[in-house]
Amino acid sequence: MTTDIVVSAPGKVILHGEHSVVYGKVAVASSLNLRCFVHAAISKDGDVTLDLPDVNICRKWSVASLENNLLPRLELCHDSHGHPSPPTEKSLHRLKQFAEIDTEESESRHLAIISFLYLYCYIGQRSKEQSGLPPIHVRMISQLPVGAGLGSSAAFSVCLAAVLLQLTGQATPSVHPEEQGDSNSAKGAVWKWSLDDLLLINKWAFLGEKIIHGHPSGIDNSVSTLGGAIRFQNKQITTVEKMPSIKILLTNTNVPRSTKTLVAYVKNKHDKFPEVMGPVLQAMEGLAERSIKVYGHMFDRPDKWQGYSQLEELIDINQQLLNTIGVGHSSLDRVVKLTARQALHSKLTGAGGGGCAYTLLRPDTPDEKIQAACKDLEEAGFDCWVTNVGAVGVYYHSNPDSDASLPERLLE
Ligand SMILES: Nc1ncnc2c1ncn2[C@@H]1O[C@H](COP(=O)(O)OP(=O)(O)O)[C@@H](O)[C@H]1O
Ligand SMILES: C[C@@](O)(CCOP(=O)(O)O)CC(=O)O
Ligand SMILES: [Mg+2]
Repeated sequence: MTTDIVVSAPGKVILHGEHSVVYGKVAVASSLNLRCFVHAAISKDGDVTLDLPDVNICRKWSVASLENNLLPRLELCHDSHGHPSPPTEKSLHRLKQFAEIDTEESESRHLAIISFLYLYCYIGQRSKEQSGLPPIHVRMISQLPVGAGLGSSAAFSVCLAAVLLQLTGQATPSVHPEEQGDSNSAKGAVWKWSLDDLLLINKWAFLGEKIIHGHPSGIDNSVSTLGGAIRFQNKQITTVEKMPSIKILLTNTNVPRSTKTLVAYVKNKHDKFPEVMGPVLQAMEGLAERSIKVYGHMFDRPDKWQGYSQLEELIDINQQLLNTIGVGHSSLDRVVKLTARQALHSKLTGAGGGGCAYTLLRPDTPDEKIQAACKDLEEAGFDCWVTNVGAVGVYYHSNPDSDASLPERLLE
């Protein structure tokens, strides 16, 4: 059994199709170069520790209590396709009881504990049959703002699934010598999981997302697992091969919101007015499909920039449609207005209701314009930064002691 594991997984921007993707419509998303990192080590004290400094949570349980008081009381069943199922009402109640979380209280950060316990027991079952549940210390540190629309929950779930599967010998990365020189690895060798292993990680990560979100589409965990840009519909993942390098300005309004609440809000409206909501969600699919075509043209002809004006229009329409379905926020309207002063176009990304927006930057957008927009946004109390879309998916860090890409406090 591997005893010391570090993995990381990226956040994402949904370029077009948030919310409509939950209803089986096409969406397009790209990974982001902000990552969630997890260090898992076999613990010497025989306990299981979950250390989540980003959300101020640190919990410890003995393996014996997990084996005797939790695992046998969970209904761990597979669905008709053989996929692991989310906790039943009974299991959820028992998980909350075991974790001493007020069953009435549904504070989003506590769902991280439930998600961990469920995945740990479910994935760890197999090793229990051989040598018992593994005593592990898990510490997670994210560069992603939590609950801001950049997929922190998915990166969290992907990392968790990857370390638990690796620790129990169910997914094993191997070295790819031909790709020496990657900056994430101190000695230059790249460690990767096979596509089958990645799909297994993605399947379990989706379960983690279900616990945190309620009804996720699966786009966030898929793009975090695989990296790059993807077209996503009904769990069908297609890599967007012709993706130009796109520069964006990301703005965090710092208005807290919960994806679970917003997804439930849209569902309520959809249940009430299906004939109104349906066409709006369909229009969002049209936006996503059209944007993929435009990316393709831009990729084929990087010297031609007409694609940008089309993307800007699509961003404007998408933002208005997201307001129509009720997931806008005055802070997001503010981002749109402030960036429009510099003739820049912005839309919310992720679940909305606050959180983050992205602004498209053309290759020839002058730095002064970007700086002026950032100044206005910061004066409004927002955080903003320029980045490029696209980053490597879930990643095994084979030399953590000399890996400069790891956050300082991870190996404490
Ligand atoms: N670094 C982290 N540490 C602990 N929990 C995390 C972390 N990142 C995400 N989470 C979990 O994900 C939740 C936020 O997910 P969500 O509302 O979907 O927002 P988003 O995915 O857009 O950041 C948190 O409340 C917590 O349960
Ligand atoms: C609103 C939604 O489309 C995206 C949610 O993203 P985030 O959790 O806000 O980063 C939900 C989903 O696709 O699962
Ligand atoms: Mg999320």
